[in-house]
Amino acid sequence: MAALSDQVDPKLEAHTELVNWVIQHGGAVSKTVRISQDASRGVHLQVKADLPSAIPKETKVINTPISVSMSWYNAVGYESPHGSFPKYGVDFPRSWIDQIGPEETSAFFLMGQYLRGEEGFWYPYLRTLPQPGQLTTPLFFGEEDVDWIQGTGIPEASVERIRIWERKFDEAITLLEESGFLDCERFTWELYLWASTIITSRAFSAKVLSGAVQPDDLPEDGISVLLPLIDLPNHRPMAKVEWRAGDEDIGLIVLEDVAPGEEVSNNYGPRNNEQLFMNYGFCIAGNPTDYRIVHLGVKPDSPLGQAKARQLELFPQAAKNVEEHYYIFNPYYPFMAPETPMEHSIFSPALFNALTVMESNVRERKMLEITEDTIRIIPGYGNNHSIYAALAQISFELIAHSTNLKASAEDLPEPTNLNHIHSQIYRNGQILIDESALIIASWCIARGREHKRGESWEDTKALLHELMERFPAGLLPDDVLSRIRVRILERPSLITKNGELYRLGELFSLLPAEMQQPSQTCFQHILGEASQNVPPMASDPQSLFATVICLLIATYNSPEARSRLPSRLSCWVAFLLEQYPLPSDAEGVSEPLELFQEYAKAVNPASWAAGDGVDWLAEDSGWLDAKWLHWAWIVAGEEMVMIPLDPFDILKMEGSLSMLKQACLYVPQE
Ligand SMILES: C[S@@+](CC[C@H](N)C(=O)[O-])C[C@H]1O[C@@H](n2cnc3c(N)ncnc32)[C@H](O)[C@@H]1O
Repeated sequence: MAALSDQVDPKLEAHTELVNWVIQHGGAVSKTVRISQDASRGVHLQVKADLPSAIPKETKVINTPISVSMSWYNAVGYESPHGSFPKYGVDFPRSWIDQIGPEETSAFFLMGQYLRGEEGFWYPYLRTLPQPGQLTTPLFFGEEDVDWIQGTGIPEASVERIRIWERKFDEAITLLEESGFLDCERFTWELYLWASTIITSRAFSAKVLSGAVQPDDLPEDGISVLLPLIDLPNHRPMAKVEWRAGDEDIGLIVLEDVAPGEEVSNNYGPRNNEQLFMNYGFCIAGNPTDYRIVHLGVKPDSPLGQAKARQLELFPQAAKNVEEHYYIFNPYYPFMAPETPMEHSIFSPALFNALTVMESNVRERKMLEITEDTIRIIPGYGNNHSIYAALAQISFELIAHSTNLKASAEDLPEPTNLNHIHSQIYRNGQILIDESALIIASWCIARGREHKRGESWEDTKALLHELMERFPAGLLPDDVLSRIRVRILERPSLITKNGELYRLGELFSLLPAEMQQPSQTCFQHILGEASQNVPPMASDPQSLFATVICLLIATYNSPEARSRLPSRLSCWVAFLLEQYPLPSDAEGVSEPLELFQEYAKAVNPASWAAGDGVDWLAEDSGWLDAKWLHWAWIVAGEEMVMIPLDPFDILKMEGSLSMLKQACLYVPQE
């Protein structure tokens, strides 16, 4: 370590003085590194290019004395046996500090020090920071930049942040005026916005002061600390560094070798691009720790809203977990327990479970599990319905979100400044997350729709190949596509067997081979009659599924036919009969079904049965009986899943963007 100005790019005069100032106070900068600046990275730290070899891991590159840190401890003039934190001329009333709390105190203290100008103790540091008017987070985007973030959710997040900060500023400044503090008018909103942004984009947690502050005075969060020089390196996701807190100083130590000429990066934590953009004003292309935060908008009277209310009753302490962890991870997201199921490696467990509860049917909600940390449908026979419905629902959302993002960028010119570039990186990152997650959701649904292939490695690979072939070329980079393949193949799925989603005509394959043809003929007969005599019925999937379910139930109810049924079908029908009671009245039936019930009563369908070769329905089987039709209609409504039809086609943005749906009936595997 040395006190030489050759550690700084000669153009960075203020930074040279900053280094000297830090050194005067007992700090140090390793002679192996230098401060540099370029257009895209701003001021940053580099290993000197002329070094003969890499700097080894465990090198302490910067050492900042605690005496030059700035925090709430200075605002209150904190003293402990290990250190003292002077106020350096900015003296707010203690009662005001206690009223507004450490966050606001830090922002006002920074404003106060800034207002002291050259007189201030931290002047050598503050002059090297971006000055008011030079900040680049989206809160400061000018007219020429805002078009670049339209449609991304960033404008809404910015408005919300301004709203919160305005409220905090108003409260703090009003109380400061009331306290009789002089010079309040110099503490402007604009300066507060600057100070808060500086803190959000540079401060460290109070843990860095653990050597100088008594443990009881060190809160978990709420206190942020500015550390001159240590706050200079830029962020690189997954960079291996450590901030080592000593009694008198804080060291920045690299935990990996860094080659000559390479940037020495800090690691601001596993931040996604939204957090980086909002808090720091930049985004990282291909950020492995990127994820999308999903806002579900849970209505209080929805199944999930009610379950959450129940959770609070049962576990009042759960109220402190205000943050919802509803995330969609990019396929490179690194922080996964080895046993994490494939679906949860992309859709966070909280999001996945929330969606399954939202999309569950009455029957599945009997299997709701509410603990302090989780609300979910317990896995078990028949409960994959909510998984398929959740994946279908999230697919519609992903398609809409990514196509809207693309549409909002259609008229943008080439980027001409860094704000444009970071906005573009942000938007593209979100589209990548959406499209990758859509492949995962589509894969699970494709497995549900697959009735021929089994779950062997060869079958799985062939099915995956078919799915990936349908994904439009050029939308996602090849490395991302192969990463998705790996995610699918390397991790166990929550769905253990294929073939649980049936289109109407496919349901007959559940019958023994010799019953399939006659049953289908019989159904076609009904369909023909229905389209002629009750036209609305033919285009109403719920009523049509009800007719087939009714046929299967009547088959099961015939003692002669039942003995021939495969166990999967018998088991499912018995399950439905146990789960759904026969309705006691005709309330709530749809018009097409009601008309069909009337029609069926008049024509006596049992009399057709013999002609169609389904003798087992000819007797008194209840076949198309109004009550059974009603029952089957309720079952169809609960057990149907509307899946997206050709989800990948819409991504091509060719022709109509309407999202076509396909009705399927869920039939659990044993
Ligand atoms: C803690 S400071 C780092 C020093 C900063 N480069 C400077 O010029 O003062 C954080 C700021 O650095 C910039 N920054 C950090 N990491 C970056 C990166 N990977 N790419 C681009 N800018 C980055 C952003 O402007 C961010 O708000």
